[in-house]
Formats: sequence, C-alpha cells, structure tokens
Amino acid sequence: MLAIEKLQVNYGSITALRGVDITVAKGEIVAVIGPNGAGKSTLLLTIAGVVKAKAGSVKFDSRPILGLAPEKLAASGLALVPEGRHIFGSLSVAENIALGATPRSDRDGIAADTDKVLGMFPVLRDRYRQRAGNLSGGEQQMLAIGRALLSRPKLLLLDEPSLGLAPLIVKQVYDAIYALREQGLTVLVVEQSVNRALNAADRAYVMSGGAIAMVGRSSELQGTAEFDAAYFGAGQRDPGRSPA
Ligand SMILES: Nc1ncnc2c1ncn2[C@@H]1O[C@H](COP(=O)(O)OP(=O)(O)OP(=O)(O)O)[C@@H](O)[C@H]1O
Repeated sequence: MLAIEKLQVNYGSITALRGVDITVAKGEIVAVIGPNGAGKSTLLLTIAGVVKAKAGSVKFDSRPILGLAPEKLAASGLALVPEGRHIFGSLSVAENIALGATPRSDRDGIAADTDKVLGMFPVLRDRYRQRAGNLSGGEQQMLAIGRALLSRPKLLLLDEPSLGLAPLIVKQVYDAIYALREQGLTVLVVEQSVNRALNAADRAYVMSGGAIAMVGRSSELQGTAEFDAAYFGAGQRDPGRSPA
C-alpha cells in the first residue's frame, strides 16, 4: 500500500529526514515512534504532499506520489489527521464532518458515511449541532478522525492521536482504529507514547534524528535493550526519561 525509499527532507539547512525507508502493507497498522524532533510529523506531512521532499521516492498503491498536491492525494485515498487535530472551532461538529466530504458529490454515500462515523463515535452524534471548539480534546480527536473518514481513505495517516488525552479516551480512539482496520483500512500512526504505539501496531519503526534506527514486529521490540538504545540513541539515555 505504501513504499517509502531513501526519503530526504530539508527545512533550509536543517535535515529533518535523512534517507527513510518504510513499507506498509494493506490492512496493517504500522507505528513510527521516536522522541521529539525525530522527524515523525515531517514524514507524515511529506507523504500527504504538504511538505516537499528533497530526494527519495514514495509509492502509494504502487504509484509514485511525491510532488502531487495534497488535494489530489486525498482524492486518491490518502487521509491525514494532523497533530493538534486542526478542527474548525467556530463551525459545528456537523460542518466539520462535512468538510471531509468536500471532494465528493454522492449525497447518499456521504449521508451513509456520516452515519457510520456517528455510530463509531456516539458523542459526536450527541453534539452534532454544537460548536466544535466546545468539544473536549478527546472529542476533537474523534472529530478529526471522523472528518478524515468522510474522504473514504484507503490509508489513514495519524499524527499523535493519543497526545494530551486521558487513558480511557485513548482506548476509545484506538478501539475505533482497530474497528476501521477490520473494515479494510490501512493505518500509519506516529506516536511518542511508546507503549500505546507498540500495543496498537502490528509493526513499528523507531525513528531517531531523522533516520530509522530499528524496525520489527511490535511484540518483539517491546522491552528490549536494542529498542531502548534505538529510541534514545545509543549511549545518550537520559535517566530522567522512560520510553513508557
Ligand atoms: N517548518 C519547519 N521549519 C524548520 N524546521 C522544522 C520545521 N518543522 C520541523 N522542523 C525541524 O525538523 C526536525 C523534525 O521535526 P518533526 O516535527 O518532524 O519531528 P517530530 O518527530 O514530529 O517531533 P514532535 O513530536 O516534537 O512533533 C526537527 O529538528 C524540527 O525542529
């Protein structure tokens, strides 16, 4: 579904991605984990066409997509839920969800998909006519995912969906992600929360300093010294921090 090779991204003189290789198979949940500044958001923004790459290749469904506009990529089945959710606070929940369907014109299909989202996140149905800005952080995360689903994605890119949320809400959000996978969706999720990511994903990539430091099945990575070294950078472990 997604094949990334030797991806390099610079912001002026800063190299944010230095030759990243990642694959995601259809139906997988794959996590990219790493500390602040590792390049995780840059990776998702580059796949989604928001940030331009300097070198490398990204294939989505076997087609090269680097350089395509974000709207084109969205229309071809790729949806990004960015960090911070980017919902429109002054618009209602209904209007925010409808924005996800902007490229579509099949009214019946849109109504059916909206109903599906409201079934998945009942709290959004309760607050359907309310201002999205009044929702809690968890509800806004659900809204951002729901809006992305209205574009009928094949591949969902999620940037830190658990950030700032209470554990119970995080569980609800991930339960929804599992349910979506059961329906055939493929998910690439970026997380700083290591345990959450490894519990959720089939496979995980550890990113550090703009490069992939380690990759493996989630169950095999958890708790190993190699994983710890990859996450923190060999020899640079800060005793005040834990990957949990
Ligand atoms: N718009 C930008 N202009 C210049 N440098 C940037 C920009 N965005 C990110 N960077 C730099 O690129 C590197 C990777 O940042 P990125 O946000 O992708 O990391 P991250 O792993 O997502 O971290 P975080 O979890 O803190 O968002 C960092 O050194 C960051 O300071």
